[in-house]
Amino acid sequence: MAVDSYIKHMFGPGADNFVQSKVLLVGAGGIGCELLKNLIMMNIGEIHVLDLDTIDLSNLNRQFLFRHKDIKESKSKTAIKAVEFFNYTSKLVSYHGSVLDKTMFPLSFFQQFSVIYNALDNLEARFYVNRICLYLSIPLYESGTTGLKGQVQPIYPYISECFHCVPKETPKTFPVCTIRSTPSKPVHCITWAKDFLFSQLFGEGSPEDVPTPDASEFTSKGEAEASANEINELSDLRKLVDFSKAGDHDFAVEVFNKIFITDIERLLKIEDLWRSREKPSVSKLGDYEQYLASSEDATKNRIYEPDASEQSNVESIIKTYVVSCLRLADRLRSGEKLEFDKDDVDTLRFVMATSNIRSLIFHIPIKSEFDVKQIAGNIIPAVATMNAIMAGFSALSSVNYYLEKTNEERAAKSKMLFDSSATDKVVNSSKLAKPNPSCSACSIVKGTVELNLKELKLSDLRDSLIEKYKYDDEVEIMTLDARLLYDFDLEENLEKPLSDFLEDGTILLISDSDERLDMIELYIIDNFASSGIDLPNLTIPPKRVIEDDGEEGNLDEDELIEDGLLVEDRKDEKSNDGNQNVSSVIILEDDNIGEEPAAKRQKIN
Ligand SMILES: Nc1ncnc2c1ncn2[C@@H]1O[C@H](COP(=O)(O)OP(=O)(O)OP(=O)(O)O)[C@@H](O)[C@H]1O
Ligand SMILES: [Zn+2]
Repeated sequence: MAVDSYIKHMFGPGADNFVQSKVLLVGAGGIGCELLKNLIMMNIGEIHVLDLDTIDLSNLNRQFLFRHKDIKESKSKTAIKAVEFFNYTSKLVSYHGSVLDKTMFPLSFFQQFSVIYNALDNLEARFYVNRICLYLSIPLYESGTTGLKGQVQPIYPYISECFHCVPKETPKTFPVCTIRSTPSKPVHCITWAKDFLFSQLFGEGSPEDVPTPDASEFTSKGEAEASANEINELSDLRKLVDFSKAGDHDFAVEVFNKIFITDIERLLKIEDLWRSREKPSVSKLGDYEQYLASSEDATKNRIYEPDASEQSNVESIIKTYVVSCLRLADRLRSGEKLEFDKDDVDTLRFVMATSNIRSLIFHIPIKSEFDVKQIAGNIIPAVATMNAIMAGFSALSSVNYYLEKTNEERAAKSKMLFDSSATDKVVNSSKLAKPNPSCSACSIVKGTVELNLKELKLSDLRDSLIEKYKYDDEVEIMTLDARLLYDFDLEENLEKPLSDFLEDGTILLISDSDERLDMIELYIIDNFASSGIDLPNLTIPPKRVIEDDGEEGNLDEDELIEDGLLVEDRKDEKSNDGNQNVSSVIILEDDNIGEEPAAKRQKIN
């Protein structure tokens, strides 16, 4: 049976809503490939697929639309080609680019979609799409897996929790002193090699920009001083990289001597550090000077491929270090911008070799290239079945979108789905929670405004804001990333054109210096054809006082009711502006998925 007849058979007249919808799928990786197949089987009218990446060998085990011949091809384009033989009627469109790219995907691009499905692997892009969906009141179906954990969250903007409502766990961090002076585990050395050494020697930006850790982050004054010296000297080495010549093998030797000999000797002098710890020692590096010298030949053509049995051998580790160091210096000199990428063999091997040399010095077990890749890339192996299950739930939970009429009804029928840790239960579900009233994404009144940024001055915008929103006296204008453009103390920008500070897609936070009205958020659309300033109709609520009630976890029944009232209030306040009203949203959990959503709630008086 063709897909369309099958859907008609299952849903009767409701099937028309599937075929009349135009949806966006962000991410064509593990979950995205599965979800594309599901959406096609649901006979969705138009499916647009967006992904920034190309296919990698390591994707093939689970991203079932891709084959070996597709390596290096665009994921979104290949995914669409791969489903050509399905018996479907959906119109498919692909985009190769980052969803964060405002030139390629301005706000107006997202407006054409009735639903957005996220199948992403990082928080930045997830938060971004969540905010776009809030601006446009588009339901969002968020999905994510981490190993054997997974979650699907339908987000109906302003009706249910948004992706930002619940604080997300951030990756585990280690104390600076452990990383810089007293590592005791392989992960400490790998973090040092990746986040400190690699980024200072080869990373973007001037070495002087690298912040020096605060002295309070170290256990002794001597340690803080040693660390500051290390950083200054590394800056000098970075300059050497920039000015080194292609045949310059000495550079790698110089870096080695500084980081593994001089810096360690400096640490050894801080006796306090070694009272209860084994002192670092270069004795396990054997005849390292000889190894460095003999690596010169291998480095001429910049190729060294140790086989697996050699990987733990010190001579091989040092050769790997030298070759990767020189290859990275070559790339930097040719103008390439370098950042650590687990799939970039030069950056991976540099981190593997330097972390292992450091491990040998600190009496820590060394790790294979495979292990370093997992640890440095923060990889939790993806499980194909889990991706398939969550993609299935994402598609299934969105069926409510197509069958119900309003977002309120959709939200009431939708559930959040997540894996269960109970042995007798594989999947758990919970009703969608109300938005967190102190969420900095969905609790702030939002609007969009088209401005001719070249023509208008900051003073024009300030005056219009005061007039339109009836601020008593002054306003404060800040960008979402906390750049202050104007307040009563900062007048120097007033006569400058807006294009000096803003671009298409900049989000401004406007607050009231008198603290009478609450903050608002304005999305700037640069339009050279627009004249004047036509600010959106927004009703700004009185300034809120936020009190932390110190409670963790979901709201109890009473709080939900209280929240419900607050949400209703907010809805009314927003109702002046046509597209600022409540819409439906789907919330996804991200890489760090917990058993249940655990928001830290704050009450608003
Ligand atoms: N800003 C973005 N814009 C568009 N697509 C993105 C963006 N960020 C991530 N993605 C895509 O989201 C997808 C997530 O899929 P998945 O979690 O399977 O990751 P992967 O990169 O394919 O696999 P792995 O990380 O395990 O190597 C990837 O295809 C990735 O390219
Ligand atoms: Zn929110």
